[in-house]
Amino acid sequence: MAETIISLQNAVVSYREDVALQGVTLEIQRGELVGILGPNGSGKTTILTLVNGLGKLLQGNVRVLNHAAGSSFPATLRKKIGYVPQVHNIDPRMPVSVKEVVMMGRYGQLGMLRRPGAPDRQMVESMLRLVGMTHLAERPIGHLSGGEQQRVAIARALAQEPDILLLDEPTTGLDRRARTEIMHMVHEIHRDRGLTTLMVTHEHKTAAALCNRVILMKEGRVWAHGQPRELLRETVLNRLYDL
Ligand SMILES: Nc1ncnc2c1ncn2[C@@H]1O[C@H](COP(=O)(O)OP(=O)(O)OP(=O)(O)O)[C@@H](O)[C@H]1O
Repeated sequence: MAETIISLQNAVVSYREDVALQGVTLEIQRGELVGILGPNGSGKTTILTLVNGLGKLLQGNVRVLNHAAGSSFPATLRKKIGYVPQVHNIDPRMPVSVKEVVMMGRYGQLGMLRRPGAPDRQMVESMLRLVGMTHLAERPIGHLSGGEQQRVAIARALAQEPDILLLDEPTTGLDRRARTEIMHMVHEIHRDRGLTTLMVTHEHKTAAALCNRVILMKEGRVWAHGQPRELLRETVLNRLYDL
């Protein structure tokens, strides 16, 4: 039976003068891969922030994994949510290796002051293998290409052993090949683990092929939601983007 693990009811979020979400209601079932698409500034990232327990609600409510999100969002809950933010260029001088970045994903499980043990190291190795980054494990994170950095970010999120994976435009700035590889990886992770995945993306063709469901955002509202094949069509997208 379907189990709702994310629910937003009439969520309103505003940042100083901008209203980012103007009353968003949506539900995500366990095991779904849902794409969030829409024009720049339509509130897509803000939805991920709310699900990650970090956004400030002006109105409405948010429940994630059976907890009300907000100021009382427990840290234990955030550990169950793997968040892959939009890639930003990492300073090449950053003195942290790929392996150490992925180990950061274990810190939530380790708790304060506990040192990583053999199971944590094994988890890191297995996630590096999963994303095809074993050969670069010792390299400083800032010396990787954008596509490689994105793989590492996904490995770090998975090393958390999350119940929910949030991806914010995982292919932005990547070349065609890296984009295809990352999307293929997202698809495989979802298929093999049945991990509930919420992905903000501008890639409507890939989203049409991969997602179980899509949510189209416009001006802080859910403009449409439903089957990718019905919604991610040229005529609908032209209206969504006012073309
Ligand atoms: N930290 C912030 N402070 C002030 N305004 C913000 C902040 N974050 C987002 N906004 C505003 O809220 C609105 C929604 O932003 P959001 O980042 O959720 O949109 P988006 O759909 O993810 O956009 P994009 O496709 O450009 O990433 C925008 O008008 C944006 O300018």
